[in-house]
Amino acid sequence: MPAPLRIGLAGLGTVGIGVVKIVQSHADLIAARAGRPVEITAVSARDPQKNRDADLSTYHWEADPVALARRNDIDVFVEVMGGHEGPARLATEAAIATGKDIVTANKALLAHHGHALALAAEAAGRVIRFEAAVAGGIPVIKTLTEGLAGNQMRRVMGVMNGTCNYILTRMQAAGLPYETVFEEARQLGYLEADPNLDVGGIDAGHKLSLLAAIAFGTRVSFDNVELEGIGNVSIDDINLADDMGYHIKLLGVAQMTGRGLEQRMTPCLVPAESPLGQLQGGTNMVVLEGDSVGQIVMRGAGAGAGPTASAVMADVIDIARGTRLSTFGRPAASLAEPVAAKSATPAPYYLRMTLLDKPGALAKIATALGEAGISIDQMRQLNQPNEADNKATVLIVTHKASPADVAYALAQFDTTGVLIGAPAAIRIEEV
Ligand SMILES: NC(=O)C1=CN([C@@H]2O[C@H](COP(=O)(O)OP(=O)(O)OC[C@H]3O[C@@H](n4cnc5c(N)ncnc54)[C@H](OP(=O)(O)O)[C@@H]3O)[C@@H](O)[C@H]2O)C=CC1
Ligand SMILES: N[C@@H](CCO)C(=O)O
Repeated sequence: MPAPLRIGLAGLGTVGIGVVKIVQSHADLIAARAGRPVEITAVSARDPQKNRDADLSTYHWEADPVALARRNDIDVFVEVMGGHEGPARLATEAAIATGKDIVTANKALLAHHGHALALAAEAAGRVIRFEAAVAGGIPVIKTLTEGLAGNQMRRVMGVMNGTCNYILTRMQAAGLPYETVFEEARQLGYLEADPNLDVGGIDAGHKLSLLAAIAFGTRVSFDNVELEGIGNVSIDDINLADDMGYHIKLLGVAQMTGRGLEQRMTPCLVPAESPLGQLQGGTNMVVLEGDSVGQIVMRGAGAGAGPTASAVMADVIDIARGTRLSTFGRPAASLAEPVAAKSATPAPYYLRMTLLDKPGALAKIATALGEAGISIDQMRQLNQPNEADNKATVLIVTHKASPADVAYALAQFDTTGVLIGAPAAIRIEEV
């Protein structure tokens, strides 16, 4: 039997213990598929006393993940600690410098330092694999890097944060406001230690920036992802959008345009009957569009011990088999510095506003839209039961408009004297 592939595992939390369980329970299956055994040699975590619901007694313990990374009895450094600075970054750099391949679930690390790490790894003849970092158990990195390698990618899209999708779909199903469901998600343990990583769109933005790098051959450019979280999505908008045949999703979209690379992670309306519109709960969905293949839709668990460890092990087994791929699907030195598109591609918009219910009010809004060069596709006035007689809720769906024109129109609404409160404007994505 060929020599085993030896893992140094940094992190024994949700994902790390998931990895331990697969290595221990599927040893024969993995050896048969990889052509050699895969073993864990040494592990690291903060607290050596913690009960971790797994037998770790045969593994060497390293208090310092950097020391683990430097050990000469490991071949692959598996980093499942998290964080884009500190131990995760230092240990990954140390592992590359001492000749280890890297498998990581850490999207934050790669979104911030992916290009430099890929250059260092490739200069050292090492590989970095990160299937688990994007959409958990969905094998989207492999699909994009290998399965679609012959395509010019047109667009990558997706719902890549399960917590946000849980919150939005639960609001809709139970008719509850954002704050109540956010608290529920906290109680259920769905939220990251810093919840803004989830509900602020940052975690999903990290993932989108990694997909964009592979799809468009550009350096990871997280700073250029337009980010807007779900904190301002109201139950009223969810219900009104539903009445019009749309669901609201925190949707990531990346595409190369004539104006540069467009990367957005923002709340969007999508058709309720589309695959993205149908996505319920904490599930993820990634949609890939290539010139030859057309559209591919992948759906599955985006988080959790089993699904995420499944993705980590796919990378480990590839390394055990001898598969050597560039981090982002082509040599890092050949990745282009992306030019960021200054504004998003025009799209129809959903506008919701409360107006004084008096003669000429709607005409003023229509005029403001016209002056912004925006054409109205549909318009509805609603008699909301909780509104006084002199107020009306108005919904408008526009024809395609640029974000700048929509912003100009909203500013003009403010000057009409008929607007009550702040209007909502949400992009409608063609999916
Ligand atoms: N959980 C999920 O479903 C998913 C997670 N990921 C990513 O996987 C990574 C791990 O996530 P998850 O398992 O949930 O995180 P956890 O918080 O559950 O576990 C983190 C682990 O890292 C250890 N750790 C943290 N800091 C240090 C340090 N300085 N030195 C040594 N060990 C340290 C912790 O030690 P101790 O236990 O002693 O505190 C813990 O074992 C993150 O990058 C995350 O974004 C990606 C996809 C899904
Ligand atoms: N917080 C993330 C975990 C996986 O990255 C989510 O909710 O999808």
